[in-house]
Amino acid sequence: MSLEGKKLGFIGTGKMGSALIKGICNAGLFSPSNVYASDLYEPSLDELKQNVGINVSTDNIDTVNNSDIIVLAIKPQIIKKVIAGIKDDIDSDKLVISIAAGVKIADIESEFNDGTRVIRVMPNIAATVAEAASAITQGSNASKEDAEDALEIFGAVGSAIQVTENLMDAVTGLSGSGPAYIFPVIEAMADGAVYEGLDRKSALVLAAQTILGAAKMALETETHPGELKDMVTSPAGTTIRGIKVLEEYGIRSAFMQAVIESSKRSKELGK
Ligand SMILES: NC(=O)C1=CN([C@@H]2O[C@H](COP(=O)(O)OP(=O)(O)OC[C@H]3O[C@@H](n4cnc5c(N)ncnc54)[C@H](OP(=O)(O)O)[C@@H]3O)[C@@H](O)[C@H]2O)C=CC1
Ligand SMILES: O=C(O)[C@@H]1CCC=N1
Repeated sequence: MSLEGKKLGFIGTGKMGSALIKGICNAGLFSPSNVYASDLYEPSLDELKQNVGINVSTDNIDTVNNSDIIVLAIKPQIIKKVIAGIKDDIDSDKLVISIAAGVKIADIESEFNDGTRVIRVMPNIAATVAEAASAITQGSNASKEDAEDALEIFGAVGSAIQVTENLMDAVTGLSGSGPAYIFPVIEAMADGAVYEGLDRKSALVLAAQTILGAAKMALETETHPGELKDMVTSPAGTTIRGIKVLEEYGIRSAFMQAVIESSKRSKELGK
């Protein structure tokens, strides 16, 4: 196994960095003693040290020096500044993984010293519960083994595929941002049931489980979603009445447009 004996570092322990650290440690891929993280925000470091048992520091150089693979989990807007502070401590023995939305590999590589191995990944927040959907893409100095390492890391917290970099903005609009499109759907479906008299707790459990079950069927049966929808929809039954309302409100167009707009924003962040 190519990850054997390697140490993993995170620069940035905000929402996504913390989700990945928790997911990866829970999956047992790295023992917490082999995971290092740094951030300017000490409470998130303290929480990870206490609850997960990883090594933490407020100095990014500590993370770099202690790690073989360094995940940049900071905002796209500050990535250049963060790289400037660590680049001279990164040699060709280390692999850098950027999860920053929109930021192109060529632009990341050009901020580091020549020859730096870079992989770009777009994960999602469901890494916390080992159900992330991630895509990775390989930089010009990264090897096939580096890509395999990245697929193994992100595959440990969900599904991970490799794509060409021109598709990363589409992935960002779809699966990177996607959980945030679905959480309001869960809440709104539960609201409908609360309106009809169900208690909030039961409504949320049934709404979330309904989405989980539908997603699992789509993945496991590999049947077209239209066909799965037809399996639920009895002639003159209840479901078709609900579907008519969703179509009247433009559900398909709304979701398509959300993915397209988010992808556009990812492209903007890369300019
Ligand atoms: N959230 C998500 O679902 C996803 C996010 N991403 C990507 O992940 C990256 C992180 O996003 P997210 O976790 O949401 O953002 P957060 O703002 O939650 O986390 C970023 C963290 O980096 C810290 N930070 C700021 N400056 C530095 C520095 N110089 N050195 C070390 N740490 C620093 C921030 O501290 P402070 O708050 O004090 O500034 C913060 O704790 C982004 O590039 C985003 O595009 C990708 C996929 C999904
Ligand atoms: O909203 C964002 O910019 C980040 C990237 C994908 C998900 N969250």
